[in-house]
Amino acid sequence: MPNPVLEFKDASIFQGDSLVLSDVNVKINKGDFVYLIGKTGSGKSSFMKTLYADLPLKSGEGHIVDFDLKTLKEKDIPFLRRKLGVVFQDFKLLTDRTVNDNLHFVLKATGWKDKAEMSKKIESVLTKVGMKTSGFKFPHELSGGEQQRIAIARALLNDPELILADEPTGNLDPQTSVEIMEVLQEINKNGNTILMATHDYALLLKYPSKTLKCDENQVFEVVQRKAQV
Ligand SMILES: Nc1ncnc2c1ncn2[C@@H]1O[C@H](COP(=O)(O)OP(=O)(O)OP(=O)(O)O)[C@@H](O)[C@H]1O
Repeated sequence: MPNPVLEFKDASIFQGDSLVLSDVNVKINKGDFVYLIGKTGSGKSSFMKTLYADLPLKSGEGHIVDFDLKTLKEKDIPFLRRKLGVVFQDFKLLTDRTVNDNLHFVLKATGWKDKAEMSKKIESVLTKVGMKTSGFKFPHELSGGEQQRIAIARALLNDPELILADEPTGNLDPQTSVEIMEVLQEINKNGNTILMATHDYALLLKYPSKTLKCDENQVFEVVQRKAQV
């Protein structure tokens, strides 16, 4: 039986009072890798923000990792976000501390106490993104691609049920984008569910997967044509 980690029914997404997307009917099952595409301003980020409760769901139904977005209370938001791993275009690492301290900070903020367990977890997520030896570096000592690997490692810390990646390759050159995509593919192969907003059609062609498109205030699934040989 498919196991939905995200399900929207007849939902509308708003920015303040302005309607961005309507009649949103979307389902993502455990283990899926799903792209979210669409022109600038078509609503991808607004949709993502609704998923991690940065925007409220005012109309329709939305369930994500066992939380009901319609009835979600302010106090529940940190618990929802603990079950999500969010990766942004601009990495959002804390620049005043090392990679290890960035990761430690998140573990501490999410209730981890045992020092040995924390170190083990940090080593494990850094290994998953190929950055095992970079724990003592500061973000400014890393390339953009390396910083994004650390941001992905940070997203993995609490074993999220869904990873939301909003333009994760948006600041990276094509070769580095492919390397980041390989990391995301590997994580997906190991069972993580990923929703990735992107403008990068080259990645879609190279790594075809279920694709949702935002256009004219709607979200719909697009069928990808096979790449021409
Ligand atoms: N903070 C905000 N307040 C009001 N309106 C906003 C806000 N952020 C975005 N919007 C509007 O919501 C609509 C959707 O924007 P959104 O950022 O979701 O699009 P997007 O597809 O993610 O675009 P991009 O690819 O440029 O990030 C646009 O019309 C935009 O002007």
